[in-house]
Amino acid sequence: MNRLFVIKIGGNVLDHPDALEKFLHDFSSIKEPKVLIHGGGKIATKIGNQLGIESNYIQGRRITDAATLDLVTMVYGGLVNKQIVASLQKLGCNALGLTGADANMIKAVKRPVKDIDYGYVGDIKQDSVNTSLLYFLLKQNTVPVFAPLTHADGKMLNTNADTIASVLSVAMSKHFDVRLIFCFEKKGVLQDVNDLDSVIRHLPRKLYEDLLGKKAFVDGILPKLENAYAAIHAGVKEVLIGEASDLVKNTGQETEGTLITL
Ligand SMILES: Nc1ncnc2c1ncn2[C@@H]1O[C@H](COP(=O)(O)OP(=O)(O)O)[C@@H](O)[C@H]1O
Ligand SMILES: CC(=O)N[C@@H](CCC(=O)OP(=O)(O)O)C(=O)O
Repeated sequence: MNRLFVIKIGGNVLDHPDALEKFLHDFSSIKEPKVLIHGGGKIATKIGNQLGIESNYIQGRRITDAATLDLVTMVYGGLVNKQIVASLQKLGCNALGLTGADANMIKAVKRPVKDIDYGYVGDIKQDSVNTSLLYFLLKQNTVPVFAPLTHADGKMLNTNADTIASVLSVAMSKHFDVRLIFCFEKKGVLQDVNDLDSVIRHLPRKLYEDLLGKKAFVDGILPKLENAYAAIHAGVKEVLIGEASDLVKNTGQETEGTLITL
């Protein structure tokens, strides 16, 4: 099978123009088929503050009321997505900006209320991805760029970008050997979040569960790790969590960052 790179870029990098420019340059230089998923949580929080919309997160997931849904639809589906697409076009990469609603790319259901009401947040089930169209686009050398938005019942839903990256990787594994790379601003998953050099090079599930029990992971790394294990468990060939500036190395043989295994 041919290889596909599914690459997720996080909000801390998106919020730093120089780091973003380097990342997009490196991304556009990848010769093999590729898909980009972007976050933008930091930017939505900043613009929300300017508009008087407060941001609330529980375990790395945003509580999304009606005003917040409008905010994230504008920021993720509009501003961030279109800026990335325009930058990639300048770099000669034929990017196509998408949300889950466009061409019914990713269907979801509104997260049921259990202990916490997350509001307009989407959960994605198996077989909810329009893989045939995605495959066709990749064969045409088009580069899909996904915003972290899905849809259900005529409404947009806010969906964690790490989840979208994981679900797309699983869905495309029937056509490709997928390498899923989560790119963020740290060198990898850290043993101690206050020691930036304490990168865990190899994180098998058992060690992850031990460290989780010791509260080594908080905030945004939690959905990243959960989605990384969901992907590897469901048959994605390779899953890496690493620094955005290491993207070129991480598409080769000798990788940096944290390798996720079962
Ligand atoms: N053990 C850990 N290793 C790495 N990051 C951690 C760890 N524990 C908590 N974090 C936090 O998780 C953040 C990454 O999550 P998030 O900000 O959602 O990433 P993204 O840039 O992909 O949006 C890191 O910036 C860091 O502050
Ligand atoms: C439901 C939920 O949490 N959605 C995320 C989507 C954006 C995202 O995932 O952005 P980063 O990758 O930059 O964190 C949010 O609104 O923050």
